[in-house]
Amino acid sequence: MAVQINPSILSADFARLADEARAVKGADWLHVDVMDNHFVPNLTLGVPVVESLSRATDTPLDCHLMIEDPDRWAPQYVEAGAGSVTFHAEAAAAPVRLAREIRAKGARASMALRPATPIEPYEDLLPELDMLLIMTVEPGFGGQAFLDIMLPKIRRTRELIDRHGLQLWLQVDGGVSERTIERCAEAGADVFVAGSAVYGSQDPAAAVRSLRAQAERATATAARPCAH
Ligand SMILES: O=C(CO)[C@H](O)[C@H](O)COP(=O)(O)O
Repeated sequence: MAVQINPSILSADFARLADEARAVKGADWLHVDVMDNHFVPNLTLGVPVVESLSRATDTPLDCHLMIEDPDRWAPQYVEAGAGSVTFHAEAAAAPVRLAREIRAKGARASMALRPATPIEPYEDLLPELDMLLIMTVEPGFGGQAFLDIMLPKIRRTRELIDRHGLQLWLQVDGGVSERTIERCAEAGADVFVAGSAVYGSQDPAAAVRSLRAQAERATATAARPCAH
């Protein structure tokens, strides 16, 4: 699978969201962090903002729901225009039913794991998903340091995906930057969320291009038996 770079609007200027969304020309998806101050200790935005953003940009929206009760809310984000909806494994009451509902409504279904949540209990669910998100920081805030201890989990997840012959994308989110993206790509990630590394840059579109080039180089040189 080709490398994808998804800028996270958590690090954007929320008073200029439409402009900030358009500033990342060349990005594959716009990563939209939805936080409810319950699942994580921070509060960002909800369905009406996603609806407006989907009209303001041609870049598809990758909505990451860091919220309680995603079983109730996730379908509304599809209706608001999200092309991909990620719910947390720790928050979903019925992840299989929810993934099927997201897909039935026409979006890609994705599940996220907090750093302390192992992948192994979810192995049998992987065919129900279009993407698996491995958090590489504790969710809630941008600008945190990348957790190197997540690299073995990324590798194990890539092995599971390849062993089962699945097409699902493997996303990493948190502390992804020019200093860390190569290690993530070598470990087997193919979708990279970057907030401060993109929006903290003078030229966000150039930052996207540079991150993509680094990830592509690392993916090409990684010695994985199963190319994806
Ligand atoms: O989900 C998130 C935090 O919970 C953000 O997407 C993530 O942290 C991006 O910001 P940065 O690249 O600055 O770490």
